[in-house]
Amino acid sequence: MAILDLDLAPTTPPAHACGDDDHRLQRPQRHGKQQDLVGEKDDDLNLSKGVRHLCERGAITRLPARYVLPPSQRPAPTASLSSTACRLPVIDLARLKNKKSGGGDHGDRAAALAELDAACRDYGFFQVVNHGVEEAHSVFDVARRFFDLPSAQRSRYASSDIRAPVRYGTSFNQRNDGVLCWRDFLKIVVDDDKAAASSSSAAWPDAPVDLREVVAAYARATRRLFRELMDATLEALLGVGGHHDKNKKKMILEEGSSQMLVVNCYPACPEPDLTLGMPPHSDYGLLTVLLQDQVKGLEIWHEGRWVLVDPIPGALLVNIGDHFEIFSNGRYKSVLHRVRVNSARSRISLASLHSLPPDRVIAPAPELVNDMNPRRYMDTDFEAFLRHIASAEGNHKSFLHSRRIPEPSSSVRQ
Ligand SMILES: O=C(O)CCC(=O)C(=O)O
Ligand SMILES: [Fe+2]
Repeated sequence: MAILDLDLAPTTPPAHACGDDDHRLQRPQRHGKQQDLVGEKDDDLNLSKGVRHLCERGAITRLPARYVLPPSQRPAPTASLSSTACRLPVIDLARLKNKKSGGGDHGDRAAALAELDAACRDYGFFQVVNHGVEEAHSVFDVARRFFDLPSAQRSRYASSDIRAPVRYGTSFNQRNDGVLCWRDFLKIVVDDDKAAASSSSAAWPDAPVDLREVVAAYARATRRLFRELMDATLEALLGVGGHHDKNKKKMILEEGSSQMLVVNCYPACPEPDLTLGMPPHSDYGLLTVLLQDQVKGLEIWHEGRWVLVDPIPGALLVNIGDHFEIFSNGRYKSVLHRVRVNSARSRISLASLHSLPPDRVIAPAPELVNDMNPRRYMDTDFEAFLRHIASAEGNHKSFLHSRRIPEPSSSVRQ
């Protein structure tokens, strides 16, 4: 089976974006000439070992040049943040689970599905509560302990192979990034069988000693949540019976799925207004489940501006990925998001990206395509995405953009 990597080509921070996909176009360019690190040479070897390594070598008081974004791509100054914080729609899974027909309970599920539909359409992001993922606390703890390991131990998992089942790295798309991001990561591919088994892959890090067990348990729990959410979103999108049942079988039951866990670490940064932890991007798959702490940093592109997400304690964040936007023929939005860093605290997040197996073709659902609402995307699969990121250097087009079918001017928008 092909191994997945969900790195995405970075795209333009959209100071001048306006609702279509043109704001996904450009990767950050190197800004200015290389300068010296404080007291040492700006040597690519050290930078390639990651941000934590850099910070551990001694206090950094200025941002090294390789991390400095051009002014047009920088986040708004931290001082203005409080005014842009946003509470995303909250979906209570307890309400969705209640399928009793008749009476108030049934109405509750219908109302919750309507809220879910609106969130997927209008935000592309929502928070879920009563999700039942009790493993969230322990996986967060083990992730923190992994990043606390000495650099040499973390680097054992460094790889330039984007298909490696386990990969430790830095920045976003390190091979292509002109400007580096203030982020280190550990990516773990979870295949169906391993997630279902009680012990996980021997390739996963063996330190901290409980990492494999804890990550496998979390992977199983998020996979369950993914299926539950797909069931609900497909029902919200297509209604019950006929189409919903057929697509549910196809999308989440019969043909397996793919899952990638990405643990992101964003150390405290000396000049946070000059850089980003992650550049604007959309996620590749169907749904992403994001676990984050109370340190704010995630921003989403909403109604023509960047808004900072205000995390609810204990909630998980969910967002629509490119595959789902394509399947829904554009009704559900795979929304640009980025991560800003701060000078006071380091931040950890854990993204679980879910989709279909890599060779499965995704296309707009036929029942969502008609004369009034023509097909908006070409068929795609994961291999097409990998080919795209391998060749994207220099052409500045996002993957989703590349799958778009140009709209005839007379067509009706949703
Ligand atoms: O760290 C975050 O809040 C977001 C991470 C993210 O967007 C990703 O891993 O794709
Ligand atoms: Fe993301």
